[in-house]
Amino acid sequence: MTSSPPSPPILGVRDLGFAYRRGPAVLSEVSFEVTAGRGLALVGESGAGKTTLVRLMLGLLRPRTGQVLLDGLPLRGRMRALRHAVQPVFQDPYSSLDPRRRVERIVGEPLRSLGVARGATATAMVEEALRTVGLPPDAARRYPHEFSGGQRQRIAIARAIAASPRVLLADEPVSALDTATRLRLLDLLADLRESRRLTVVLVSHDLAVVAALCEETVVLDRGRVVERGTTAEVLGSPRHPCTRRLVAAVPRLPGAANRPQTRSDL
Ligand SMILES: Nc1ncnc2c1ncn2[C@@H]1O[C@H](COP(=O)(O)OP(=O)(O)OP(=O)(O)O)[C@@H](O)[C@H]1O
Repeated sequence: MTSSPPSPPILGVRDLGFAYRRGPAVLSEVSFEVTAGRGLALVGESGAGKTTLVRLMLGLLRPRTGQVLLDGLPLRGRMRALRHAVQPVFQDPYSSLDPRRRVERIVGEPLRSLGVARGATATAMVEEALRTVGLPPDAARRYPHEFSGGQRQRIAIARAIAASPRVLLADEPVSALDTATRLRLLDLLADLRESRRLTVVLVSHDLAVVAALCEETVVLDRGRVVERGTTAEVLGSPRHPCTRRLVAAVPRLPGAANRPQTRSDL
């Protein structure tokens, strides 16, 4: 009997250290990798360094020490390869979309800037991306202000998937939305993971969201990795005090099960 080979790592960091100008260390000796097709969550209390880590992984900041790894190799000088492979989704669907541009232009931006497609091919790809996220084709001709917060986040996700990246790097992608919209968006992200075999790196303070989307979890505390493992292990039997605090902070309904385990618990 032959077993399939293990999936290779796509994106990661090795011994990463970072400080903002003249400031104290924000990240120290951070190492992890996410393998193809998996979901990895970065969790931690406010100020732990999660967003800074995302910005480093997108090449928007330069590490002080250590490296960002793409396909197991140092990122340096490979920004184009990174943009092909990794697309971001940010928290705020109001500020992350240019209000002066029509949706077709916003969603088509990665196609143009990466030289993936133009003209009629790009238009068809934009329509396909909009359909995939559940928006009608006529959304393409409209402007962001004509959409609700949830629909705007769908536009942001359409932009992120338009050029068929391998990784979605999502920083609190649903936390600005109300509960019902959040659930629908989570379903969409879970479907995309499956149908497009997308790898997801997710920052979220919401452990229910983490449990719904990610098999693996890395816990950051004051810029250091303090715990990592499968999400079931890390959230089910937290060992580090920081992880325990995060788990204890999950609001519980009277009589409800203790911890979020599946999407149906959300
Ligand atoms: N542009 C900046 N200049 C200086 N310091 C910054 C900057 N951005 C973040 N920091 C500091 O870096 C540390 C980590 O911030 P970061 O936003 O990465 O944390 P976080 O875990 O994402 O927090 P939150 O969950 O509240 O968004 C904090 O102490 C923060 O004050």
